[in-house]
Amino acid sequence: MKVTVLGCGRWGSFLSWYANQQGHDVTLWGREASRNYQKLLQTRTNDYLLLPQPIQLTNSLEEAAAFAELIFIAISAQELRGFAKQLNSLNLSDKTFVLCMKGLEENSGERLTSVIKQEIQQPVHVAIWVGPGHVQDFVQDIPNCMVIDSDDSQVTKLIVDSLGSETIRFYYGEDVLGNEIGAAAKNVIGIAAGILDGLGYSSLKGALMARGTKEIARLVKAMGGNELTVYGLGHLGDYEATVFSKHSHNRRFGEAFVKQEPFEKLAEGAATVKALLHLSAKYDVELPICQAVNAVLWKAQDAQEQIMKLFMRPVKFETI
Ligand SMILES: NC(=O)C1=CN([C@@H]2O[C@H](COP(=O)(O)OP(=O)(O)OC[C@H]3O[C@@H](n4cnc5c(N)ncnc54)[C@H](OP(=O)(O)O)[C@@H]3O)[C@@H](O)[C@H]2O)C=CC1
Ligand SMILES: O=C(CO)COP(=O)(O)O
Repeated sequence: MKVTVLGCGRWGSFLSWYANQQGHDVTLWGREASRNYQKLLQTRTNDYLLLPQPIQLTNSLEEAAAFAELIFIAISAQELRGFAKQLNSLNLSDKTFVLCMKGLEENSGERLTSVIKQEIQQPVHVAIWVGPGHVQDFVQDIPNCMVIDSDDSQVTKLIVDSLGSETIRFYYGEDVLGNEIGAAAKNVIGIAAGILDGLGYSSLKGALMARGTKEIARLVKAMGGNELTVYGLGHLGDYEATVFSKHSHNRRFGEAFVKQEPFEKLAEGAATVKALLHLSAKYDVELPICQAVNAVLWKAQDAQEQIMKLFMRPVKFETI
């Protein structure tokens, strides 16, 4: 099968490496001025992997889109709308886009599948690829389990059947909304975990897992999804890779933030938390942990005080 990957950062470069390993013909696209792209072009390496020779590199979006019917996108979530507008000028009829990003649109709370469907006004298929996985583990053959989801089960099956391996066991997703919200929200919980680590409160991460899943499940249910999806691979299943992992950019960002240290990598949860608060208001669902993370990141509130505020809320029944 021919596969195109759009975005050549940490995850995009891995997706191309993995698709090549599964025997597919792969083209990896990056912006010409991108340092990631230039480094891959010159050295065929980055901080994570060695790009096998058969993977073609291009900075022509036209060439990349024309190359394959199956197109993965792994860019920053907040850039997707503008990028999709650019893509829409190309002939994309019948292509399948797999969104390999974990985020929600900051200013609207829109899911990324909605963003792409709004901007690409051509008959295309759209799926998502979520769940736990770090490049650093996969390239050492340390396996994990992930999820493909879409509104069309034939599309879901085609992607899973073309990509499953001993390295990644895929599950067929059955709730795009729940998986998308869950995957985006786990990055916010990851930032909360980093904040706890930075304050020396790592022992609270068990409580964070229990109450974090609970509040995201409430939101998913209110939005019309299946609350149990939150306890699957897309959200809870990704906590090891986010809430506890030394590799997680979101967790590391949260820790660096409270320690007032610089952190340069992409932490999607920082923008996603704003989107979640839009959804909290729209669907009238309380999201106390997300609210606390938002207060710390965007309202200059003291992290320790926010934790105390969470503790001092009225006592409630655990299942609510
Ligand atoms: N297990 C999983 O499913 C994982 C999922 N992810 C997700 O993948 C996504 C990307 O993360 P990651 O790879 O770590 O991030 P990186 O910062 O490493 O890469 C992001 C890429 O997006 C490109 N980009 C940014 N803006 C635009 C734009 N406007 N047009 C085109 N390209 C653009 C960047 O280009 P440039 O090179 O020019 O800077 C860069 O190559 C995130 O949503 C993240 O949550 C990440 C890791 C694991
Ligand atoms: O989604 C991921 C692991 O599954 C990557 O998480 P980070 O972006 O926090 O590194």
